[in-house]
Parts: sequence; C-alpha cells; structure tokens
Amino acid sequence: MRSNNKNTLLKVVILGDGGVGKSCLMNRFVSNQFDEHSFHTIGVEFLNKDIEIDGETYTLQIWDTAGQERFKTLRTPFYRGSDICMLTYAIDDKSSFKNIQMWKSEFLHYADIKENSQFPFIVVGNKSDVTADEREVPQLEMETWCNENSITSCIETSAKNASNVQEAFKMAVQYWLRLESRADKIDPIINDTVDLRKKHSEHRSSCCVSSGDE
Ligand SMILES: Nc1nc2c(ncn2[C@@H]2O[C@H](COP(=O)(O)OP(=O)(O)OP(=O)(O)O)[C@@H](O)[C@H]2O)c(=O)[nH]1
Repeated sequence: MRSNNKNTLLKVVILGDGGVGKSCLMNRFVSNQFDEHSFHTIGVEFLNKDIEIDGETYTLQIWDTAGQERFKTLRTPFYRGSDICMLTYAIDDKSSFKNIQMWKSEFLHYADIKENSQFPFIVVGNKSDVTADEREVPQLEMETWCNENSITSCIETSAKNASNVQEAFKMAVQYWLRLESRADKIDPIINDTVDLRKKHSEHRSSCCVSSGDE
C-alpha cells in the first residue's frame, strides 16, 4: 500500500466528450464553484485537492482534458502515470455516453495499460439536474455498460447543483484502494518500487495549455 499514514498523491484524469462538464466537475470539487459559461479546455490543465478517507489524506492531482477531437494530440501525452480515470458523459447527451467506450480505449492505449488488466475507471454521468424530458441516458443503461465492462464504480453527478461530486471522487479513490490492496497481496515488492507520497498544498498549477475561449 502507498498510504501508511502519509499523504498519497494520486493522478486522476477526467476524460469525455467536449461539453459534458469535465472542467465544471473539477472546479466544483476543488473550489466549490460552478461556471454557467465555462469555456472549452484547450489541451489540459490540472488542480490539486486533498481528500480524506478513513483518516488518511490523499492529494488528488486532477487533470482536466480537452474533449474536442482536434485537441487529441495535446491531451494524450498526459495519460501516462495516471492512477484513476474518470470516464464522463452528460445524461442529456446520448452520443457522449456512447463515446465512453472510445475514451476508455484511448486512455488504455496512451497510458500504455494492458486491455485486460484491472484499472480504476469510474463512470460519471454528469448533468443529473436536467429535467426528466431532457434525459437521454437512463441510469440503468450506465449500470449495464459498467457491468459489461467490469467497472464497479459509476455515479450520476451534477456539477451545477453539487450533487454527488465529492462522492464521485471519493468513490474513485476507494476503488483505487481496493485494487491497490489486492495488488499488494499479489506482488508487494513491485508495488513498493514507485513512491508517489508527496506533500502538496491545494493550489492551481499551471500547465502547458490553459482554458480559452473557442
Ligand atoms: N445543467 C448542467 N450544466 C452543466 C453541468 N456541468 C457543466 N455544465 C455546463 O456544460 C457546459 C460545458 O461545461 P464544461 O465543464 O466546460 O465541459 P467540458 O467537458 O470541460 O468541455 P471541454 O473543455 O470542451 O472538453 C457549460 O455551459 C457548463 O455550464 C451540470 O452538472 N449541469
């Protein structure tokens, strides 16, 4: 295990189609703010935020990526070294749900993770505040897809009204912990070779590319 009462740094990458609310989810989680007129992300940007689970502190380094296809070459180099991947869609946008399979494949390829290995993916259906008439993806459909893809963590969120946002990140870390403790039992030596324990303050970190107006 990487915890042992020390602050554990986890890299979380948020993927999904442009406009599903990735930046808003990150900003709601980190700053408890929501921007009704959020601009498209160009490339990637990240923020750090501490989260406490069972008395242990985890620093999440959250990477918000650009969902638009034209920014693919800017975002994919940042997938390597991720500990958790959030596959995000909007519940009022069926095509964004259909595309999470593509996002999963893109992540596995560029993060260089074997297709059949267990990785902590969490599926997030955002914009749960929309009306029943606007909903295009029933919750059951998400749960079925997750079952078929051996993903045990899925949740509907609203960055707008803050529903389940903290829970989504907490659930992701708990999933990571479950897989990590299983891996430690199988191969404790290999898992101790990479020490990601670092102390971080909560701050916005600049990266190669920032948000901008499209
Ligand atoms: N109703 C509703 N709208 C939301 C929610 N989250 C985000 N939005 C809106 O959806 C739009 C896109 O949000 P972003 O966070 O910029 O989407 P993104 O996925 O980061 O988009 P890209 O940067 O292009 O990949 C903005 O107008 C937001 O205000 C939500 O939970 N509910």
